Formats: sequence, C-alpha cells, structure tokens
Amino acid sequence: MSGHGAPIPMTSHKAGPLAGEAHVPGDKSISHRSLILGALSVGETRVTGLLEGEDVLGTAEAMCAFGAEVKRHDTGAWSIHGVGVGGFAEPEQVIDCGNAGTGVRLIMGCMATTPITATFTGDASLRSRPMGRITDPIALFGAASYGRSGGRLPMTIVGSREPIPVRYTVPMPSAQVKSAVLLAGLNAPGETVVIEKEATRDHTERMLVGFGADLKVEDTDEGRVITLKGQPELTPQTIAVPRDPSSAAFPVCAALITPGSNVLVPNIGLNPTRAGLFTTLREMGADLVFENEREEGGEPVADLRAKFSPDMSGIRVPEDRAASMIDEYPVLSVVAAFATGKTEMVGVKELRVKESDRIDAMARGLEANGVTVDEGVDFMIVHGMGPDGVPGGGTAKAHLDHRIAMSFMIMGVAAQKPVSVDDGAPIATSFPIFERLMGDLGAKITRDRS
Ligand SMILES: O=C(O)C1=C[C@@H](OP(=O)(O)O)[C@@H](O)[C@H](O)C1
Ligand SMILES: C=C(OP(=O)(O)O)C(=O)O
Repeated sequence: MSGHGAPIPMTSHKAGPLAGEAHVPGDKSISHRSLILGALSVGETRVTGLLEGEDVLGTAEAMCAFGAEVKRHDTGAWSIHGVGVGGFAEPEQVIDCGNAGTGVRLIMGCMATTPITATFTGDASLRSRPMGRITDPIALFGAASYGRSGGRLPMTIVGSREPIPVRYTVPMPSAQVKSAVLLAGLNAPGETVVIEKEATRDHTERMLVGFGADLKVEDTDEGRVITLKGQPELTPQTIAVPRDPSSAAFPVCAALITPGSNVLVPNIGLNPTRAGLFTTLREMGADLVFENEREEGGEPVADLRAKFSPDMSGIRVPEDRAASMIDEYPVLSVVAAFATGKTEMVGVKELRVKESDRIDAMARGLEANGVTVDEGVDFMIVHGMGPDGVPGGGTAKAHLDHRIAMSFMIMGVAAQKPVSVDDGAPIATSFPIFERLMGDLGAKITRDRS
C-alpha cells in the first residue's frame, strides 16, 4: 500500500458537450466506517455499494489484521465478521494505510482503548500529515504513542489497559478527529463526551446509532455535544452505501463548464454535512437541479442534473460552510476560473494538511494554466476568466493527491488548450473508475508516456 508504482501522467483535452448518466462509486467516508463498525460488532455485517478504492481496501486489510474476517462476494457485496468492541487482536505486521487519512486516524482511535500495540505507516503523503490531532486525545484515554518528530507516521500506538472516559473539545473542524475520539470511547467504561464547535460530517454518529450504540447529540452554546455510553455490544447491520457526493462533484462541475452539456448523476447522498458544494454552485448561478429527492437509509438522496452554465459569477463562500464541502474546494477553484469575477474561499486552512497542501497545489496549478490566484494561510481567491477565457496549456503537480489530479483533468475539458497533470495514479484511492466514467460522458482524458 505504501507508495504508488510509476507515476501516470495524464492530459485532458477540450471536449464537446458532455452527456449521459454518471454512476459514481460509493461514499468513501461511509465505506471506511462500514468496515470499522462491522469489525467492532459481533456477527456478520453485509455491505453493498462499498467503494472499492485503494483507501477503503486498505481499511479492509487493516480490519483483517486486527482479527475481523472481511470478504468480498461474487455479487460485489462485502461481509464482515466482527470481533466486538474491545475484541481487536494485536496485528503481527505494520498497518499500512496507504494514502488514507481517514483510514489511519479512525483505526488509531478504535484500537487506542484496547490493550494491544500497533504500528502504522502510509505513503509519502500520509507520512507527512499531522497525527498529533489523534495522539493528543487518545492520550487522555491512557494510550501512548511513539512516532516521528512532528507527530508523523510511522507511529506505534500502545493501547490503554484501563481506559478512562474522556470529555474532549475538538480543536479544529475535523470529522476524523471527532470520529477517532468516539471510536476510542466505545471501549471506555462510562460516558465519553465529544464537543465540536462547528458541525462536521456526522456519519460516525448516525452509524453508531444504527449499530445500536447509546449516543445522543445536543446543540448547545458550546457547540454540538455528543455523548456516547461506552462498552456497548454493537449489532451487525446490513448497509447500502450511498454514492459519494465528493466524487459526484467531478462530473457535475465538468458539465457546468463544458458548452452544451447535460449530465445526470443519480443516487447521490445529500447529507447536509456534505452538500455545501452544491449550494455554493447554485449561488454562483449553476444550472444544477436535484431531481427525484427522497430518503434512503435515513439519508437524503437525489439525482443531480447539471447543465452547461455560462453565466456563473464568483461569490464569497461563507466560512461556516467550509466543513460541509472541505474536499470540494479544489474542484470549486476550477469552476471559479470559468466564472466571471472573484470567488473567495475563506476559513480553509485545513486544506493545507490534506493529502497535499491543497491551497498551494491548486494555486500553482491554476497559475500554470493562466489563472490568477491570491492566497493566504487560510484563504484562496480565484480570479474568474469567464466560460471561454481559461487558457490551459500547463502541467499541474498532483503531489500524491487524488482531488488535485481529478480537478485539473476537469479543467482540461473546457480550457482553450489541454491541461496535464504529472501523476494521475492517486485517483485510484477514491475514484478508481474516474477515467472511464468521464470518457463515457465525452471527456478526452489520455494517459501520456512518462
Ligand atoms: O471523516 C471523514 O471521513 C473525512 C473527514 C474529512 O477530513 P478531516 O476530518 O481532516 O476534515 C475529509 O477531508 C476526508 O476526506 C474524510
Ligand atoms: C482528505 C481526503 O481524504 P483522507 O483525509 O482520508 O486522506 C479526501 O479524500 O479528500
């Protein structure tokens, strides 16, 4: 897992109208959690629609290393025979989470209150990301951690023998940190309380309740206060993973900027903690309609219809919307280049600690393609050039970041000259069918010789 093979340079060429249906894969966040919560239940959890991207496959392997049985069936469904809360066995090998921040952080959380030791690593991107945000709260439960300087992987976690419940206020808007603390709290006696000042994606809370945990959420002056009763017996579930709004963003945005396009992206999960991009695009003037709105498995779902939108204007994206679209800023910055006027993205410093420094990666790549960008520690402003004014013709560096690679491939479908990326290999971490799906809509994405 740790490190991709040879880089895959790619180029995206100006396309004719994009048309058809784009069936994007399952939600990455819900896929990781299905495997982890399945492994923490006693009995068989069945999952359909699991994202079979490298990040999630890494979590499946990790769950096996901790003693669960995880199997893919010929039908494409997955089953997990879990070991129960507190039942994790000590892995014999280093756990390699590849490129997946969600994978490594959630797994560190859920082994931290079990008396076992595990060592974690990942690819060059993951090894550069901060893990102190997990080791700080798990220390409160009594877990010890030994990593590289700056709290980086590789890192060994020694789980607590006698975990104590914790009350913890998450210092940054992060669903990964919130989830790691809740998962650690599962095997601590008594009540663990997690407080988040800004709401982040709430899949862990919803799914813990679905698996039978006693969890309640209150909105207070302090923020969202989540109280979890420790040491439940989780009940295995049957899960149909909704399709990923963060993946849907790519065909949707491609349709909005490509003349004549009309694309349907069916069955997209529109949990309000995830749907900020679509609100933003509509405020910019995008012709984006939610068709067939319904509820599935307790989550809002709709079919997204996106049409070419030549009249989009830049806006200031409200800061309090950032968490609900945090992974979508790279592709929004591409759409912003095709709008008129400035698009201001503020309160987004978390973008600097993703798979890459996404503010820097997008700013440099946009500039290489003729777009002007202003940036600061926690903001980025893209100066729009209008629907047919984006020059293109440059090569962006992906920095082992799937969302950067895909965003520039979307830019190329409508820029005047082709847009290249030095390495599209990381796309397989979250969206392994990206090239085929975009090609079926009419995009022209080619693999170049390195
Ligand atoms: O909990 C999750 O599934 C995720 C949380 C977000 O990360 P942060 O918690 O670092 O904001 C997001 O960027 C990531 O893609 C998935
Ligand atoms: C930030 C992301 O993922 P992770 O943190 O799991 O690596 C992402 O998918 O955009």
